[in-house]
Amino acid sequence: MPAPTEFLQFVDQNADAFIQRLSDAVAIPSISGDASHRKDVFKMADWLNDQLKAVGVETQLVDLGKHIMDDEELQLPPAILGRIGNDPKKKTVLLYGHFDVQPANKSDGWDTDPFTLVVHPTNGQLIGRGSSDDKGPILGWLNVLQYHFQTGKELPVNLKMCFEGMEESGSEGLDDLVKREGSGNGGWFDGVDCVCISDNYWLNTRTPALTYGLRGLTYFKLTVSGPSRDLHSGVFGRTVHEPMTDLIHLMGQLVSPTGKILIPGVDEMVPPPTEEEKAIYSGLDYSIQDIQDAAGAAIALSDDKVNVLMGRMRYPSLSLHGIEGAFSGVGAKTVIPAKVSGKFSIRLVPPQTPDAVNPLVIAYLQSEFAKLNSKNKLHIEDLHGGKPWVADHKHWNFEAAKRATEAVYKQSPDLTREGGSIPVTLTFAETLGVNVLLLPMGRGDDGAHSTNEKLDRSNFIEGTKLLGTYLYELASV
Ligand SMILES: C[C@H](N)C(=O)N[C@@H](Cc1c[nH]cn1)C(=O)O
Ligand SMILES: [Zn+2]
Ligand SMILES: [Zn+2]
Repeated sequence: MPAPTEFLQFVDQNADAFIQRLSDAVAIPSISGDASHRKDVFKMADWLNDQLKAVGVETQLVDLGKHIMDDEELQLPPAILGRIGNDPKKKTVLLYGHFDVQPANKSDGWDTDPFTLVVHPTNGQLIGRGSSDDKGPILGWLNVLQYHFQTGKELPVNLKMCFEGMEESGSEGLDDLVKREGSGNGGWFDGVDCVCISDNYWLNTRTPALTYGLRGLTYFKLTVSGPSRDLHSGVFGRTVHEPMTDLIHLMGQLVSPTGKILIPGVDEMVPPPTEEEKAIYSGLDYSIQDIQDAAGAAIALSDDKVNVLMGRMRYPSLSLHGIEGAFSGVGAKTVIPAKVSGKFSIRLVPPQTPDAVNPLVIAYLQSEFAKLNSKNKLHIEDLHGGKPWVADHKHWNFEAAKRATEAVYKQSPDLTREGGSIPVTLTFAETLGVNVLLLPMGRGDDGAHSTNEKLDRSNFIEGTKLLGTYLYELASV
């Protein structure tokens, strides 16, 4: 069933108001990984809850309890559960998105304030933290609902919605909620026929995509401590075991400069690709230029497109993220930091899971640390994790999204696996026993998690049409 022309016109006519609403959302710095911004994640939950109620969604805020972050006990932001429509003759679709964002500071290298949405005067890009990941896509759903609410037009499907505020910090508390309310015992998630998540990106800047896989994740914090306080390097250099020297050595043993994971057994868990699988990557609309443009430099690990795509989609990767406690200010402070914490994560692919990989990581770090004969102390923490996910892309859920993409973009979508992680995806698939589709709104060069994150105006507006059209296509499969 095609989406009504009136809906498509409504989206074009209301584009400026939709952008203003995105600007209001971006202005709330809902950074889940920073305790000092926890109140903003709650503010964002209230803002979104009000917006949903204003377009006719029946909502409830679910308390997910407390958690410990950086040795502090914090209240988790609520999950927002929403529903609209309960017609037994219609399919019921569950929409998921997250209203928290990654940290962002102007001093990281942003050209403008990250929490003030800037509309680029010539190319129309909507620049601000969360514009693409994941406030733009959530607002895309709101735009669709606004049309139906304002015109009194019935939705073609029943909708359930689950929006969370902890995705960027491991989705704490959400798995328990989904398992409690979705195990077929009359819980809130029962009756869902399929799931749609708009929280990833096209592979390039030109071809829309449907995504059927995500990598999992396991995130570690390694702390090396020794002296009771920071020391003068002139007084103590070459006389004590230095925590930073130990830590840098350990971090240097994790991954080679060409991406090989050096922890024995981790890369080896993954079977080699078949020729048939390689042919899928070869057929995707992608070039080395695309990755170079998205990265902003000619730094691809390989000149072969298939290798680059497999590096992102079907092999694990280990990235070093940062060191807490190290001197990082201006000037030339000659200090030996007393306690430093290195952070790294491994993106996982089937059959890897955090449960299978974590013991290998911990044993390796302990044995490498033992080789140093250091008198410092090593403390290893596994901060959060999630399993990889792969779906059946021949399912009617994907068929509907393909037809919607062709209707809106006049192009067939790429079928992709995403290199990032959305931990709850597998929980939805396994607990609810239904197909999950990832339907991205933004482009491969949006700079999610990076400086100057943006969503192209056309992706926001055409992406809103895509989300609405998908619901109409679902009604006819
Ligand atoms: C793909 C999704 N938009 C995303 O960015 N997910 C995050 C999830 C995460 C886990 N720890 C911190 N963030 C990601 O893939 O990094
Ligand atoms: Zn993200
Ligand atoms: Zn996201």
